[in-house]
Amino acid sequence: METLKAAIPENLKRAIGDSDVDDLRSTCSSLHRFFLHFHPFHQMITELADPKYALCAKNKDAALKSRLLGNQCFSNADYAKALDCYTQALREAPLDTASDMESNLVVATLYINRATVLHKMSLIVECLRDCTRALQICPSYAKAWYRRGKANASLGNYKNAICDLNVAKSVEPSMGGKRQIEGELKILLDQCKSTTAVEQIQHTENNCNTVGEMPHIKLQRVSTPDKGRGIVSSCVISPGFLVHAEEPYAMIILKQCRETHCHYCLNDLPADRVPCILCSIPLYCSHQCRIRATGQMFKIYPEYNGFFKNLPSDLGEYAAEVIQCNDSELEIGDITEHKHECQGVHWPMVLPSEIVLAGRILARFLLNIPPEDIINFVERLELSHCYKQMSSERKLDSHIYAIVLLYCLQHSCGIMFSIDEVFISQVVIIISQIKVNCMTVVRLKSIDAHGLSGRFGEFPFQSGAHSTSNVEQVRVGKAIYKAGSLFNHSCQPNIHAYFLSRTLYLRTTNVVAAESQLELSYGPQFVRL
Ligand SMILES: C[S@@+](CC[C@H](N)C(=O)[O-])C[C@H]1O[C@@H](n2cnc3c(N)ncnc32)[C@H](O)[C@@H]1O
Repeated sequence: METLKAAIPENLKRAIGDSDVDDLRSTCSSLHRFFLHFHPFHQMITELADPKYALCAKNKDAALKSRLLGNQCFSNADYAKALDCYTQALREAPLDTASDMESNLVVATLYINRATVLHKMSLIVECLRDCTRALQICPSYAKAWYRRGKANASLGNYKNAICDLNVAKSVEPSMGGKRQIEGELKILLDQCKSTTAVEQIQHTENNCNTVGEMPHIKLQRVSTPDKGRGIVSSCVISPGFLVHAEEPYAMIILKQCRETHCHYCLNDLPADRVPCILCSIPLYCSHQCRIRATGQMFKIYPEYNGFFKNLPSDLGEYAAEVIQCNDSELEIGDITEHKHECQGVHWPMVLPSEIVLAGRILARFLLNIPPEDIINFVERLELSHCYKQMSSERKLDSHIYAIVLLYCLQHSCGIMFSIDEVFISQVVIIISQIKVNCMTVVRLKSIDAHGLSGRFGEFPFQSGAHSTSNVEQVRVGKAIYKAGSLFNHSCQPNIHAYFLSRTLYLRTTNVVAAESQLELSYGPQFVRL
């Protein structure tokens, strides 16, 4: 990026640095023309966005190497390291959703390798989930049914464990293997008899869409002479009242949280984190979050039916239920935030977070409105911006990034659009809108009296359990909330912002008189206990 900047003629840099919104078409056009004739620009776009140079693509050899390392760590009983290696291998291993079971066996095996480590680490629920993931890829995988049976037995789900082992016995090819499973089955049947109530542990994936009580009051948008638009309440509101809840228009995880938090819901990643199907960058806490971020669904292969038919009818029904993905029932909406960044191209890793966030806003437009409406997208966003007040340096950066981002998106998002001065100037405005309206998503981490860090994302107003805890705020993401960005700042705020997963909540901290503005502090939010 510095090479591009250094090569821009001084008079053009000055024109951009001195520009106002009305000059944008002219300055964007001049810079675009300059880049079109500047070879290093094209070279940079190729390196950032051409799948041929993708550094974050799937790589079977790398996956096999990571698996080998995982196997060595497992043999040395270094389970924590083995867990990391298998997760890395899962990130790297290609999974062909349009292919047959055999070609995806590597991924299924990796899930079972990891499930075995998770069992050793007593993370049984996580182990069970990995077994199910392996079976969704490869339903006739005897070892996966066997491992699932062992996990269910450890959880006391004897009925399910017996069914798992019976399926394992049916699909196990070797006589020795069948005999071993029969031995295990005998022990389990005895245990089952001595258990009066068999608890069915449901398959639980994290639900990232927790929406609390919804506001019942009427908020109104107003225009003020000193602060621009703002929000007032039409009635008196008491303290602690939830006045607003909103999902982000676009959101991105912060770079420092990429390995620790789910790239979609921002909750802590569990030990059985799931990777993106098409690239090696994001990690998700569940299949559901992956689907919401990428739109990538699992396909039930036609040959599954043959597999079920060969099982006794009750076992066939059980197996079908286990591997059934309810993915198609998920509401994906139009927010597949990662889809256009996928396939291993590395511009989403390299460009600054707010530029990748601008790309997510743009992709949402590009994928959902007819191309002729694209020139109006800044008006549709209805966000204020600060282009005029930006420093000359930032104006220049936003011009360069707007052009680079559009060329990267043209390679990645699969939609044809022409890049001209109108489009570029709108992206410059979006970058400046992000600067004014972007919220840092924080999670609350409670540290109890013994100094143990514990639960994230719980709002102390709702739970007396934290009254003796210290609360630390951890920054995890950046997001644009369209309605949320209409609330102005005050040094004496009457509302407080907090986040549960991706959702923004605004709650009153004082009594708010009718017709008064609802305002929050834009600085760090400190929660009063
Ligand atoms: C997130 S927006 C808030 C909504 C904004 N007023 C609008 O019209 O869209 C932030 C911008 O609002 C204005 N603003 C917010 N609080 C303010 C305050 N206390 N004093 C002056 N301007 C304020 C500033 O222009 C700031 O850049």
